[in-house]
Amino acid sequence: MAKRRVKVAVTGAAGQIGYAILFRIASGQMLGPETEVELQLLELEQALPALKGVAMELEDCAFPLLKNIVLTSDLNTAFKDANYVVCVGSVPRKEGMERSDLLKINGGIFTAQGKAVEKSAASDVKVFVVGNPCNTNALIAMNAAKGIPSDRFFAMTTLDENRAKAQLALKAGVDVSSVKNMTIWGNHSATQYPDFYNALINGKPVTDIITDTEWLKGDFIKTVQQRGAAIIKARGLSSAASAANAAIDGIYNLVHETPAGQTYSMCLASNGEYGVDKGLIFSFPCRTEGGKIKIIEGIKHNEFGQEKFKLTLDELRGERDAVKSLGLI
Ligand SMILES: NC(=O)C1=CN([C@@H]2O[C@H](COP(=O)(O)OP(=O)(O)OC[C@H]3O[C@@H](n4cnc5c(N)ncnc54)[C@H](O)[C@@H]3O)[C@@H](O)[C@H]2O)C=CC1
Ligand SMILES: O=C([O-])CC(=O)C(=O)O
Repeated sequence: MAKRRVKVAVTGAAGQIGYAILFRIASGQMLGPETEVELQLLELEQALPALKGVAMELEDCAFPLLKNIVLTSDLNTAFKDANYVVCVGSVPRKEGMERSDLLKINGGIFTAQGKAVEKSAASDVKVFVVGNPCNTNALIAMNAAKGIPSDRFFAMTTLDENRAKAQLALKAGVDVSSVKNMTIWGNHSATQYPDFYNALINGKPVTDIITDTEWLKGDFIKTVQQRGAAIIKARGLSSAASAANAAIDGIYNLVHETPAGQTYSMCLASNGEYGVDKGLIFSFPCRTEGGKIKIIEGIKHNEFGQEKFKLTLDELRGERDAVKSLGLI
């Protein structure tokens, strides 16, 4: 069977996450063994020599699926006919900062990138934002690219979902693959709501398996919400290999059919689901069915869940209002 060929643009490709993600995209772990890839890598001018070194290493891997590599500091060259644009390039936070502190620093990048996506990318482009604060950066890019349907913009809560699954599996003493439907609601931030009430372990409600509800409501949620900060404290740098792994998982989820009965977490533009303002980039439970990405509706929240949901929604509304007042949307 003839293989499909796609162009994948990655911004900030010489950074930490770039170094961990490119090899996995090129090996086929993101789009599958039937898809050949051309990488179109964007970096700041001063990082192009380092990027050249990364490209040499990619060549040295002799990946059968990797058909071309473009290195550039020009947005329109990077995004030309791109089917996937993975927006990593931006400044990471340092110890003591919240991700929203990066709004002013990184927000501007996403206006230019949104415009370039609209001008140069393929008509079926999907934009996946990793750079923080990723929900609101995706909102900025989406608003700068009004000619592109808003359902093509995504931001990543896959890392939070993976972290939450791992914590639940450790506590329950089960294999991580037995934890399913672990929805992260809202913002990729310290207000996110990792919804253990609606998650499953071996097909049963988490609360049937882990009966220490105080742990679930307290330490579990806090650990997931604060994991990024804990990694920065320990490593002196923000998470990179796990972030790249999550981006691979997240895009894999978008482009592959979701197994029956399962959902994945993804930030995407609301159409009013669950009372979230239309157009806000919010993390919902999703499925990919027949190639289409759907938000799964009808999940119920108890009083605890409703309170957590409101906190993260209010924070995202605040970020939206802040970028509005900065003239970014
Ligand atoms: N959504 C998530 O779960 C996660 C998001 N992140 C975020 O990902 C972003 C990247 O993290 P790292 O790779 O660790 O940072 P890094 O500093 O190692 O790499 C970023 C790269 O982006 C480049 N860059 C900066 N501005 C650019 C622009 N305008 N155009 C193109 N390239 C540009 C830099 O030259 C640098 O090479 C940060 O914002 C970080 O906070 C990190 C972990 C998880
Ligand atoms: O916390 C950070 O700044 C990096 C990040 O988004 C994460 O690790 O979840």
